[in-house]
Amino acid sequence: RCKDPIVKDWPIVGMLPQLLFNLWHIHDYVTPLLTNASRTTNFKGPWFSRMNYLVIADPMNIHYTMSKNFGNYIKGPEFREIFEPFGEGVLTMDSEVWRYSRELLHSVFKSRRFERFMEKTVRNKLDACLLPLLDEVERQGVEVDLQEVFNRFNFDNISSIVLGFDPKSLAFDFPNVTCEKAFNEAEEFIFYRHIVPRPIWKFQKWLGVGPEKKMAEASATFDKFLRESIASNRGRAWDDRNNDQCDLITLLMRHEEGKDRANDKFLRDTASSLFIAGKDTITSALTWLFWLVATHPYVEAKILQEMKTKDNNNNNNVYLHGAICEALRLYPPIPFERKQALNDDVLPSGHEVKGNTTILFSFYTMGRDEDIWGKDCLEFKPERWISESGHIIHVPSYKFICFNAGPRNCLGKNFTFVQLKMVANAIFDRYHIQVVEDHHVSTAHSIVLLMKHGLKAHVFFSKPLNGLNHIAISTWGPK
Ligand code: HEM
Repeated sequence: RCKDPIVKDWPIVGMLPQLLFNLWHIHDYVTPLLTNASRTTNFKGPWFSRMNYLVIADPMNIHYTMSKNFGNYIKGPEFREIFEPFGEGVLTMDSEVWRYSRELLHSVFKSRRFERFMEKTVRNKLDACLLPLLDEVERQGVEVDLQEVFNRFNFDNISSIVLGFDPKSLAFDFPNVTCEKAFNEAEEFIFYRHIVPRPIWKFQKWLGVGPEKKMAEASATFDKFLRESIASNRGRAWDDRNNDQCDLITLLMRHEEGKDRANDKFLRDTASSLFIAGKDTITSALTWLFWLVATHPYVEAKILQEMKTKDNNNNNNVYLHGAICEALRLYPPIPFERKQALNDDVLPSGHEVKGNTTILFSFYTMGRDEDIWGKDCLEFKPERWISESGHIIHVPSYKFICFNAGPRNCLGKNFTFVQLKMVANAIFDRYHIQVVEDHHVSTAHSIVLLMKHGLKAHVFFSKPLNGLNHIAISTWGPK
């Protein structure tokens, strides 16, 4: 049993009933409990499960485990087991295999050529699909689920960027695209594996029943899609006429030519990891950003004012940058992260860690901690990120944790900001978004922080910028 439980610790079943009972609002439920328990506490599941977690939301402990004593905190075999349907890529591996993948991807991500290719891909998708779709929504006066729009937009983008193939899932009639559906389903079941005791899902998997059966089918379909795409890339990669082909898999094939590692499994695992890392995360960020801006007219007015005064160079959008950071702080796309301790250790807070303990980091709680962000931490205030001289205020990653900290920080952070700004600039410039009245916003059960009922909205062509003066900045603005 737990020494100082933050919720009732029942005999046999531990704290699991409390967790399941509050699953519908788990992040908001955990946040005050965790901050009251000095931001580091134990969670115990049923006696037969291995659900004995140390839950952390303390910046010093985060800094220590993610950077200073990085070597003692690994992803570990249980994490890999949960994500096994998505292979063994950079997201789940440890030690040399992780280091090799990370360095390789890092070298590709920082190349100007690949950056340009990513930007061009997103730009093309925006112009050719996203904006025409929203135009049609406006013309027909229908309501649209913006989260589903962003979801498909990102699936097509990540597929084009990683595999050089656009599955064209984004269209006005939301077509049924098998690989897109299969990826979403497989990812949904990963959440199930996080909350159901391991012996139970392992048994279901062994029997091939329930969610595990569906997971196996969905991941086989997605794997087939990856195999076929990579096979067609192999043909293209060595054809001199395709020298300007710069999707990630083609670049890796060229880079790794003749090396044992560049086999199909390595390429598939890498591609799979990037779909997980880069698809729903950006969907989540865009959805919460658009909802926050739509429900804070003052912020919308300031974003438009900034767009009017600056040219549309993404680097100049300080206020928009602040709004994006603020959305990521309040709604971190990855609300929880998981690691495992190798050896016994003592955290800066004095908490003891036994070797093999699973650590859960609550990024959601960190974003809503008064000690880090002040008394107004629950308010959406882009101004918080802007200094008196008009520059973005830097907050260290162990406090603004949404992209992770230390040697395993997010490789897609820069690209994320570029993409979010491109989409935000394009949409805010052209439309006014109005969330459907009484639309119920709550979080879905998933490893990425998505909206359970999507983001239902109406889209209107913007009035001329001057027309927005009706939004009285002084009335709506932060105090
Ligand atoms: C809003 C968008 C994003 C957020 C909030 C985000 C956040 C994160 C977080 C928290 C991690 C650590 C995960 C873990 O260790 O379990 C991570 C890792 C990673 N991210 Fe992102 N990410 C975003 C977008 C992207 C994009 C667009 C890409 C690439 C296309 C990407 C590539 C990666 C990779 C490769 C890793 C693994 C790094 C490693 O383990 O060494 N991310 N990201």
